[in-house]
Amino acid sequence: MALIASVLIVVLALSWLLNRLLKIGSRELGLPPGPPTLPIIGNLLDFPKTAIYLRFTEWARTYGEIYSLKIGRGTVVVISSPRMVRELLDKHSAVTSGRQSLHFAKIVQDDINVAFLQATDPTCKGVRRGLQYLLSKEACAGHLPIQQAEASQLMYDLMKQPDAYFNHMERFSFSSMLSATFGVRCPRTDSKVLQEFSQIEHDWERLITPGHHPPIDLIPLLRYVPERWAKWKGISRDLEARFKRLYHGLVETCENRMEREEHNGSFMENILRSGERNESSRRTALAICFAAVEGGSITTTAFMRTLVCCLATHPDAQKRAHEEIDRVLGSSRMPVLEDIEQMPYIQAIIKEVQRFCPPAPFGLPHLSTAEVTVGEYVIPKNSSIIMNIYGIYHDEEVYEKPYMFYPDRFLQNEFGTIAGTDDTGRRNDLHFGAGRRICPGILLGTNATTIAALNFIWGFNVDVKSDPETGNRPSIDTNTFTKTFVISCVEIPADIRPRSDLHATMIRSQYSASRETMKNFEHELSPEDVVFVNSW
Ligand code: HEM
Repeated sequence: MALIASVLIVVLALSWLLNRLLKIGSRELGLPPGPPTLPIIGNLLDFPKTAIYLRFTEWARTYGEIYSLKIGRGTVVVISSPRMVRELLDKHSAVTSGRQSLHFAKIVQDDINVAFLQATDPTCKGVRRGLQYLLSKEACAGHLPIQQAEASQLMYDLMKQPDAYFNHMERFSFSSMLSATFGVRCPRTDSKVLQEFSQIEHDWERLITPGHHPPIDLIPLLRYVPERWAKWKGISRDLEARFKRLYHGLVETCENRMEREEHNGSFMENILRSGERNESSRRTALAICFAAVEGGSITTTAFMRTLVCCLATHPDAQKRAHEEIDRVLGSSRMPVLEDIEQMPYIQAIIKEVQRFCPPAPFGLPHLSTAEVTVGEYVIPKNSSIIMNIYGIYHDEEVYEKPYMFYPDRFLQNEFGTIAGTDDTGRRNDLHFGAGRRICPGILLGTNATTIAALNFIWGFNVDVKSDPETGNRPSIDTNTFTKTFVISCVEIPADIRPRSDLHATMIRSQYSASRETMKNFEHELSPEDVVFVNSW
């Protein structure tokens, strides 16, 4: 009898356990609907390795403006309408502004990457405060001369090496941000500092892309796997060393410059001068400058790369933009930032580029730090909340032919939407995110993209280059994007030429005139960079 009872207890206990286990991965009551789940793993196998925003957008068509996904016990909520963004990320921002912490960010970046820190973390608070100062209206006005000077080099570079436009866009954005933060320019696409930055960014993205390495944040025990079976440990240590060499090297550069009394007003100098010079303030200063360089460079680069592709493939839009810019400027001067106010069509082009290919297509995931109720749904604490920016901007019920590059939509209506659309919560800057974690670089980023776009449109004709052997013009699918976190149109065979001899002459003389501004940020150039700036 006792034996039967024991067996019964074991069987009951096992079936209870099995039942609990099989429930892992399934959707809890109260969650928004979503694609069917498998026991234990939930929707894990439904996630593609690249272009995940396309899958998010497909699911939005089936499950609507809010849906949920399960990964083991974890919950991911995806929102795909401005109304939901306002409801969940803006109105409930007190409890939807967390971030998922990331093991590799702790190891490689010494936990200074604000994008993976909780809103309550002291480093995060210090960084966001510091960024407010670095990116305030007054501070951005102070960054304008170097942005304008870098844009004039961009024009000059494109004139001399049009085929390397992808690299020149990157140099422009990176050098503008590096000058504003660390007071160091990057004059060549081959400059060591840019090469190191790009390689680190590339390897970092590989390291944190799901599927490349075991999910250490989901299964913390993996941290104790011996090194011989854990290739990722060596990779992250190497990346950590390179990260430190680059960024600590830049801080030292500033300190040495200050000692030589060759200040150039960079943000790092200001912090080092005003604050206590201890390890903690040095760390926060580094975190602020790192956030600006990382957050500001890749996104602006992506915007410009997309602009080139869209203009090359839409000659009518380009022609209208040229007509508008000529009407406003005449032929005697190059554009400055303020000119954009008088150019509604170019404003529409800029908005359409951001809509057509938003650089951060699903932003940075937020984390709920308490249970939140939205309408009939209950979102548990510790859920990831993803703002499906790409999906919002490609909603077929809201935008006519959303996969088409069509700037006119923004002339017909402020938001580019179909007449009669409910535009509650809609903003033209949704591609900068929402809530308390909204991008702090909106103004600086907008200035950079506007200056570069205005100059490019003013100065150049861009077309798709014909095949030199067949003479045929290849057909380009503008909707083919890079397979990276921050996306842009892929590199195309672009034929970029100054619009006239007069434009070429003005580009040359503007570059020469800008050299004075650039020199302030060239105290520490490498011998190769010095040769370059003297001979370019
Ligand atoms: C076209 C330009 C840019 C785009 C499209 C863009 C987009 C975004 C997006 C979507 C987010 C996530 C927001 C959220 O979680 O809701 C973000 C965060 C961030 N961006 Fe930008 N950004 C741009 C330029 C810049 C610039 C110029 C800077 C700095 C100088 C910058 C610094 C940051 C930082 C530090 C964060 C993380 C904020 C946090 O986690 O608290 N970004 N950006």
